[in-house]
Amino acid sequence: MCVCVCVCASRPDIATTTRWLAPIVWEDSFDLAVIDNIYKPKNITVATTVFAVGKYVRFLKDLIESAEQHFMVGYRVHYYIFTDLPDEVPDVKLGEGRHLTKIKTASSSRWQEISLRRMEMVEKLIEEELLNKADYIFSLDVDSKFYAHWGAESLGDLVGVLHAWLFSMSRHQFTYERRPESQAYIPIDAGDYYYGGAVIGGRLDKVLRLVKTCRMQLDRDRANKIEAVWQEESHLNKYFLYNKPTKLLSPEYLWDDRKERPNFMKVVRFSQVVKNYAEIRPNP
Ligand SMILES: CC(=O)N[C@H]1[C@@H](OP(=O)(O)OP(=O)(O)OC[C@H]2O[C@@H](n3ccc(=O)[nH]c3=O)[C@H](O)[C@@H]2O)O[C@H](CO)[C@H](O)[C@@H]1O
Ligand SMILES: [Mn+2]
Repeated sequence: MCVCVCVCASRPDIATTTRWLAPIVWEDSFDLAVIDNIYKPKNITVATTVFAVGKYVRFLKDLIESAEQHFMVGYRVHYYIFTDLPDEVPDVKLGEGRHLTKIKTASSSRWQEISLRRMEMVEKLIEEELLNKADYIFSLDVDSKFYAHWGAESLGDLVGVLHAWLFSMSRHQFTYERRPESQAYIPIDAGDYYYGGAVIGGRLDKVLRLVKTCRMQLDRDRANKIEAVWQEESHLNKYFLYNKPTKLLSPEYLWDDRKERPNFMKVVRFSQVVKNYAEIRPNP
């Protein structure tokens, strides 16, 4: 079988399209002025969910302050902060058209549980709150920071991000769930990319279908007493295998501060900050 990748004239060094012709967004692969001319007149609202449970509240200040500088600037943004410590959510001055709502949420003694429960919480938020209030949604990890522009070029029906650490690897090295007993199971010879769980985006109806499906699969795994190797990220990868994202964000949109930047990375827009796992998580 021939696997061809398409390159773009201004970025001959990397693939800018998937085999199903979804764009992969890299610096210099898009014309922001043209894209803004499409989205600006629509007066869209981008809901942005962030979970900050337990000690992870400490990441909120840098995340929101940097988002105000770089994330969807010029668009209406509504942050939904899920936390067990609403009083510790910092008071960040927001730009015009930007709002923040705190949502009290339960804590857990397991970080895995906090991370994977995001699927059902986002499902509930979309169904009960957002359907007539927002057009697009992004779910973001809180232990992160924006360093450069992230704008309307990231919008699409269903948006995934390529994982920084697994980006250059081949599919048999991907850390997909490999046990057939789990609903997140992906056979060794299947898979397109490894997507990071830290960024999920798209139109509300498309993301609702994603989070609902993943939540149901997580429920089934729980009933069968199995937890996928990377929790909801494993289920997300399974979902994207059979429901291809319509737009992929390059690792510019989910880098890692610990990782050296190769030449093809002209910009880091959003990155995981360095954290002391043992100190910050409720369990190993
Ligand atoms: C870069 C990336 O793709 N990261 C994913 C990765 O590990 P990570 O090491 O990035 O996971 P993590 O510790 O950042 O947890 C994910 C998120 O859950 C929330 N949280 C977690 C623990 C806690 O005590 N309090 C709290 O609020 C918080 O929003 C955090 O950003 O695998 C996880 C699997 O479960 C998630 O899919 C993460 O998105
Ligand atoms: Mn993280």
